[in-house]
Amino acid sequence: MPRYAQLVIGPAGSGKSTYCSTMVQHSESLNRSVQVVNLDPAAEHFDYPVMADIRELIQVDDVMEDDSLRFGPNGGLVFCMEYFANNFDWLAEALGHTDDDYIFFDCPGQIELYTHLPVMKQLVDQLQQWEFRVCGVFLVDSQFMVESFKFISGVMAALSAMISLEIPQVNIMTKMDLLSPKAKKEIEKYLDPDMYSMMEDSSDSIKSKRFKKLTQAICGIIDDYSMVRFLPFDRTDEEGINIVLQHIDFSIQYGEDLEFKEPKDLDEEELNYDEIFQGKSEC
Ligand SMILES: Nc1nc2c(ncn2[C@@H]2O[C@H](COP(=O)(O)OP(=O)(O)OP(=O)(O)O)[C@@H](O)[C@H]2O)c(=O)[nH]1
Ligand SMILES: [Mg+2]
Repeated sequence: MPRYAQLVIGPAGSGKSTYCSTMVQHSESLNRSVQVVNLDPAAEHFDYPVMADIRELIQVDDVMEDDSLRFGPNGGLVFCMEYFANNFDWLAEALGHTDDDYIFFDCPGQIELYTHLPVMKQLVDQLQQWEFRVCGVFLVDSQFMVESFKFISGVMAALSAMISLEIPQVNIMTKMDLLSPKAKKEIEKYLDPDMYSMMEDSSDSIKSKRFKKLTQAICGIIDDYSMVRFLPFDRTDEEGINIVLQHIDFSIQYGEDLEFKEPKDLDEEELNYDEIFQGKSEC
């Protein structure tokens, strides 16, 4: 039986840990069992229960304090993640093996982990060997996306994660609740973008001909291959959260192999059918 994983990735502060805790609460309300693994060795605060925490293996502070290594926070994090990649046994032990596991991996925010360092790809390969179906969930902060050029760079970041990880990826714009009504209206065109018209709108502000040509070429590639679209995520909107979850479930075919399970509190012996039917006929 397959196991299921969401690799929650994206730039620093984009809302990855908040997304995980929102999803845990939402899954509880759906009576679904999910677990979270913290993979951020520099994490200081998150409010979900963890099934495993990378800080038990290695912590950024310890690496930075080590006189023989002398790393700063970013180099320290890269060192921690490489150490992690050399010690997947720790993760295997922490995860155990249960069929139908559904696990969220709350990842660090350093973007280089998803663009050119091999660590996350190694993790994906390892999870797949352990029979996980993995979906990348790439989060970007909607407040940084309401302008064409910022949007294009957000799209490029999402694309490079998609290309380097080689797994299905769902892109999400977080913190929708913080947008003003005007920005909310504006953002609709960024969720399923028409890159050509977006380029038209903003090309007047580009002075250099070459830069204009380059931007047009990039927008053309993104549009021609319909490669990137975004789902809105408002942590206060249950319906929207459900839509996001459905998209991700679909991409990893969650539920396809699940056996039918009786609802938990339906105990047939305790049900008195006569009483139920009598009650109905009396109505
Ligand atoms: N209003 C609002 N705030 C949010 C939302 N998501 C995250 N935040 C806030 O944004 C800040 C960063 O959120 P985190 O969930 O820690 O982001 P992260 O991506 O895990 O950050 P790093 O692990 O440091 O990369 C916190 O102050 C959150 O409370 C959201 O949907 N709405
Ligand atoms: Mg976090």
